Amino acid sequence: MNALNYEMSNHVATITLNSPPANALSSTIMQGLSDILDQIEKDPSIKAIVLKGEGKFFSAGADIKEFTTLQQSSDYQSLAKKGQDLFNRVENFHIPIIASIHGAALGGGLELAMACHIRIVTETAKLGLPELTLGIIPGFAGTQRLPQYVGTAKAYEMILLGEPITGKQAADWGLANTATSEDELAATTQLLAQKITEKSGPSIRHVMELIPYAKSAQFQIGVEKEAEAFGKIFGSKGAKEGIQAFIDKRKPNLKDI
Ligand SMILES: C/C=C/C(=O)SCCNC(=O)CCNC(=O)[C@H](O)C(C)(C)COP(=O)(O)OP(=O)(O)OC[C@H]1O[C@@H](n2cnc3c(N)ncnc32)[C@H](O)[C@@H]1OP(=O)(O)O
Repeated sequence: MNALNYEMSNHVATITLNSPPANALSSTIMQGLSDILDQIEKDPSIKAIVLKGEGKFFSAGADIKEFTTLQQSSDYQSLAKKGQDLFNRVENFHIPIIASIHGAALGGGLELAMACHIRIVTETAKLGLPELTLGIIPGFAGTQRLPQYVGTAKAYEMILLGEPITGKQAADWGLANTATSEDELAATTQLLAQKITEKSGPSIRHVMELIPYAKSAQFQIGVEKEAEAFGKIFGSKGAKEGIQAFIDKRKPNLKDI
């Protein structure tokens, strides 16, 4: 079984995260995504990309079980840096990428979706950055991208509480473009992608090159500091407790840490 599938039809490339149940963003999936972007770059006929998840969820985030195979602060910092670089590539890609989200987009899953250009969600999907519940912090640029969509007040609340919001709330708050019923997600996403393909390739490419300039100049400084902090936090008691609690399927005890 491939951890990612890729198909092409009517100028639309569809990439499917195919590692159920969680579609956790393991190093294999991250490398696979990068390889597919390499392939798409060579195909000038593609005008829109749809990114979706197989099974119950879009993606439940970085692979928490893989975290336990790393040892040092520098390993975690470089994991964050690699993820940030890949998601920067997604955000700066010359072809629009639409994330089609059902079930859950949590942690790195939401960070990936936020790097995409458009998000279509189901009304009941759970979107959130639960890293503080694991005793860690977001590390794939979530601290920098979330405030751009929802504003700082709601970003503080979502990150500090680690509680997900629904797809409906996400659309109301500007984190998602549209919320649909479960049944309508695929058709709504396809229609949007198809409408984009009716525009000319050069005009699409110019827009994709120009909109990223609207981002604040502080963004890159923020992501570098985030990777550094992500590396440091893994040495803490809280990270040990939070990650072990996830693996043991129990509530973490972070109160006195
Ligand atoms: C820099 C980036 C950092 C990060 O992204 S850190 C990760 C942030 N994400 C999370 O903390 C989400 C963790 N997962 C969950 O909260 C829940 O899961 C869900 C809400 C997604 C689903 O809950 P339910 O329907 O009750 O299923 P289930 O039994 O918890 O999960 C099914 C299997 O999927 C594995 N799994 C879920 N998320 C991850 C993950 N992020 N990394 C690795 N495995 C994951 C579980 O352990 C379990 O596995 P088994 O069937 O072997 O018990």
